Amino acid sequence: MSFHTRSPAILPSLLACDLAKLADEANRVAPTSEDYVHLDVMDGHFVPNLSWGAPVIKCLKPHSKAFFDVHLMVSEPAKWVKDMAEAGANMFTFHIEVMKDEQETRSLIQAIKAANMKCGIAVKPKTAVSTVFPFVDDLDLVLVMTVEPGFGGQAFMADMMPKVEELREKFPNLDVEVDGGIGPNNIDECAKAGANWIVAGSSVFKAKNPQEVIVSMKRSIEKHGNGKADADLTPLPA
Ligand SMILES: O=C(CO)[C@@H](O)[C@H](O)COP(=O)(O)O
Ligand SMILES: [Fe+2]
Repeated sequence: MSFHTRSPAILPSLLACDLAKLADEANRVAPTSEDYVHLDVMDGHFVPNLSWGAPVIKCLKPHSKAFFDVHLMVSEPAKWVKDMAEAGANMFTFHIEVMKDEQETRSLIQAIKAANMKCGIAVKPKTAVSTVFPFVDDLDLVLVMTVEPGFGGQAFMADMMPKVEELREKFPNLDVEVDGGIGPNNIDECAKAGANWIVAGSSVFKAKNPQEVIVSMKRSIEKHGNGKADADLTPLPA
């Protein structure tokens, strides 16, 4: 059984940052141990793009206090459990589409937990969210993709919101993450549907003031009852 926090989190996706300054960029948007970064691992096979793997995450880890939310868009996630744990991943999220059966999924969840990482499962836009229902009791998070995985900077798919609503209705305390094309203009839609972990790449890194975008997006999550009562809202910076 996993403990679901339903706490509000904005997760800047480092795919959208200046990669030549990875550590500085991570600290610019996620300076404290209360903050999060989202790290997209792509293998050029499950998705038509390459990014980075455990060696880059391992190099970044000593320079960052943030929680490392690692999204594995790879065909063989089981291969990378040990390396990711050693690199310092805090959450290991794999795609349900690459699992051959329920048994394989259950043993991967077990391996991730045995390696002391939290475990999430992601679903692509064309995958029904019901595919993850049998595993939710053992998961820390479900990730609903709001773009086809593979690239940052794509347009948000609003038609994924019914999946978020379905998850939130069935699992009131589950941490539900959304990822792809999200920014201040559409976060309310995600939060209203019930998402409490929001990945944001381009909208954060292209902003003049990324911290302001993060704080205002966090307020949207809280405003819709995901995490804290209205009275506990974090004040916006002056
Ligand atoms: O997993 C992915 C893309 O496959 C994402 O994490 C994106 O990197 C988010 O970036 P934006 O869509 O917010 O620019
Ligand atoms: Fe991602």
